Amino acid sequence: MPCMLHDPSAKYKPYTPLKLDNRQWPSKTFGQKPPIWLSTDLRDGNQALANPMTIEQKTMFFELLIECGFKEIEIAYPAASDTDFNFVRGLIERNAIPDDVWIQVLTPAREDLIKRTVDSVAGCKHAIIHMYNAVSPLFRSVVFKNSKEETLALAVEHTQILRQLTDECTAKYGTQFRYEYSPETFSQTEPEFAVKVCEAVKKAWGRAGPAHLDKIIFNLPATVETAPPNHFADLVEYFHTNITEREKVIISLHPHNDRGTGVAAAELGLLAGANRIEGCLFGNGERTGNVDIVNLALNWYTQGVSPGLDFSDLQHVIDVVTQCNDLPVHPRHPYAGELVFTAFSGSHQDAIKKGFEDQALRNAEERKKGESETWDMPYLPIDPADLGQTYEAVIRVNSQSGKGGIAYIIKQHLRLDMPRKMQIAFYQAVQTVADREAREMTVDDITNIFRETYHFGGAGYEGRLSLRSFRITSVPATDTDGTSEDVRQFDGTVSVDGVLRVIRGDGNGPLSALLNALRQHLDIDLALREYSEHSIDTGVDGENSRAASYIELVPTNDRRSSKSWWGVGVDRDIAGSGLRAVLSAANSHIGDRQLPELKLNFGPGGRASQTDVATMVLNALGLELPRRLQSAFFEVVQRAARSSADELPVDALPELFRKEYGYDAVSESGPVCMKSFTLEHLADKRVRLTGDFIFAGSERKLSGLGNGPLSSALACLHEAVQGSLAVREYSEHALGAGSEVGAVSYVELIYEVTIDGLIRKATAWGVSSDEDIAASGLKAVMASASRIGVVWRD
Ligand SMILES: CC(=O)SCCNC(=O)CCNC(=O)[C@H](O)C(C)(C)COP(=O)(O)OP(=O)(O)OC[C@H]1O[C@@H](n2cnc3c(N)ncnc32)[C@H](O)[C@@H]1OP(=O)(O)O
Ligand SMILES: CC(C)C(=O)C(=O)O
Repeated sequence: MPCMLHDPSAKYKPYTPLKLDNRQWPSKTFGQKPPIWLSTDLRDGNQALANPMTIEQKTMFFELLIECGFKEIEIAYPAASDTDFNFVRGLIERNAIPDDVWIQVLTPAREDLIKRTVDSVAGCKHAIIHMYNAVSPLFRSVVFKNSKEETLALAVEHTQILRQLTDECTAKYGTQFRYEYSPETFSQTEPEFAVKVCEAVKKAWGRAGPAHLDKIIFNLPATVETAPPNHFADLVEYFHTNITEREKVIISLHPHNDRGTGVAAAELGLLAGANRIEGCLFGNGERTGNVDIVNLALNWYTQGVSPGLDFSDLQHVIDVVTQCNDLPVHPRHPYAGELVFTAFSGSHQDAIKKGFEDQALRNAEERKKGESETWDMPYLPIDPADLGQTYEAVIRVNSQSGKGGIAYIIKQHLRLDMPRKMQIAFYQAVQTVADREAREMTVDDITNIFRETYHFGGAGYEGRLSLRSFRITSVPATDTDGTSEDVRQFDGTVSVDGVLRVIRGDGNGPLSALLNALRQHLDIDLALREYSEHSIDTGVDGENSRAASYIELVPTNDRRSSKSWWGVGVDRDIAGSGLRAVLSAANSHIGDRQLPELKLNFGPGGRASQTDVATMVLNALGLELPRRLQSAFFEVVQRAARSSADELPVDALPELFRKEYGYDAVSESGPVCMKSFTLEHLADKRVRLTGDFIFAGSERKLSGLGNGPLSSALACLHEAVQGSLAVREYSEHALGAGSEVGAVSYVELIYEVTIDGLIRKATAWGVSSDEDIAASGLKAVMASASRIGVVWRD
């Protein structure tokens, strides 16, 4: 069985280092000018494919190279196949080569092939003919069986042939030619011999001049990369310093990547004096490939130097190249791989998240000072956005990931900036799933886990408890020491396991009032340990801004508990977001534990409370009673229960309510009724109500003025009633949904009348609903006035 040798020295010989006196390249630095780029994708890349490109694919690739900004493109080995020849002809005949682009074609040093190659470009505006012959000892002895002299003579002879053919072509078609000569296998050739061959070629060409377009291009290939890049740099520096008339020469490099150091060899070679690089996009090419031009160009870019190539839409480049080459780009490929802007590991994610946050602040400062925004980011040498990548791809999550990356994803996708301790808690939730499923967590996975964990993000994620409506009121309270401080009262409707319940509680603030309500009504005994909030701006000038709140709850009697529950809430209203966050955390706390049910028992030890009664009215009639009306109706219910052995069937409540407050009663059933009305809004902002009333059975048409519909209705009533009526409390809410929506109004009137010298005072509630909100308010006034015991004028 073949295996690696214990001592490979017997089989493999190391490269022979070059004795280079006064070596310069190690202390050189890159300038501000990138090299000349030559793409050889359509030649060296193409010849290395199992299925060479079709003309359509070559055309598509050519167009891409033009889009990217290449000005020199080796498009074919025209003598090799009709496809290549016809491709070249096609571009020329379709006039598809931009004027500032030089096409290059390759030919071996063989007369018949040179001829066909020159024929292929006839009529083109300008072309570089690239000729090669291998010059290294191995090739001289094994492949060509040529001496050094014969090798040199081959190059010279064929250069002369080329010179003659190109001169003829120029004379006939006006095509302008440049010449590139490659001493193939340069990096394995004796350096002085490579220089000698090139000197002879330069002389044979006889046209090299210092003007850019007259320069002869000597392309130094590492046809096979067999030594470290510093050795290649030595060879290049040797060539650079020993070739004569250096000003008439462009030194081009053509590294392959057999040792995986093609990019390094190219970069060190540039330091050593080269001017031009030949390579392929994403390093396609023979065996391990040609040097990757995308990699090299973006290396220049990250040094703050424009490479003169545009990879702003790198994904498009990848798509075209992979489609033409039928080879994938490795996921870890520099700059281009699908994983290179991705951090899976926790400490990387954490650093990147902090980096983005810090950079946002730094960039804002820089903008303020009119400076350009700088990039300085842990683990990311280039801004993915510059290559058309989005930041979303930056962090991905698996079981190696940490809280930072996960928090970053939540921030990017849900705009929620979790406090640090919550990040840790959520990280554990994601870890559990990632470990269990042993796979990468997608952005959707993570945001879904967040929604499920915190019952956040709409009906699909609602927990057992969810806030429907609430009111926070401030009530003055006097302490035992006589000091007085306002107490906050929470009065809200919460859906509990799908059934609406009214809950109430008091506290120092809205959150503690809700916690108190949860304790009293649902046996959920939790206290607040941590709270934070931030705004989420979604519109211009913050017009759509919402508040996000984060809450940590612990058992009330164990504030230092190691077990806690986090919750998140978002609402336009800051109190609302906090209350939602409390319920979010409470949902996690209760799990599937059973919650106390509503009871309607009023006897000693009975549990039914005012809010239980309000809940039943809410569920039966959809009415969210104001707190004082809850209290009033509770007394009514207790009275009714007392007369039936302290028990009242739940079904009896709606009827009791209707009767008590005239709710849904036929409009002309009370002593005070209004059959019809019109409202006029006057220029002085006052309102005139004109109505057909029925007072104690007799009809009257009356008109009254007021600041609004209710006060103008009272003005009408005062025409018929002794004493004075005033509104003590009014509230309303929508009833129903969609096109069926109407309004329900609650009115409490206060009535004062003097009879026989005695002042009599009374209050009464009236409740009414109507499709029209003004009508519902007026009907509630009539319902209240019907029950208050008015004394009619004579
Ligand atoms: C490092 C590089 O990438 S170099 C570019 C390599 N690219 C390619 O080869 C792709 C295109 N090549 C081809 O399609 C073919 O090789 C062709 C059309 C150019 C030539 O095909 P063929 O004439 O069948 O020759 P083939 O490629 O099989 O073998 C090369 C022959 O040419 C000979 N040869 C190579 N260079 C020369 C030369 N400059 N002068 C004379 N003979 C030469 C070789 O010694 C060999 O001869 P042999 O058959 O007597 O041993
Ligand atoms: C023709 C030459 C430049 C070549 O492709 C090589 O040496 O790799």
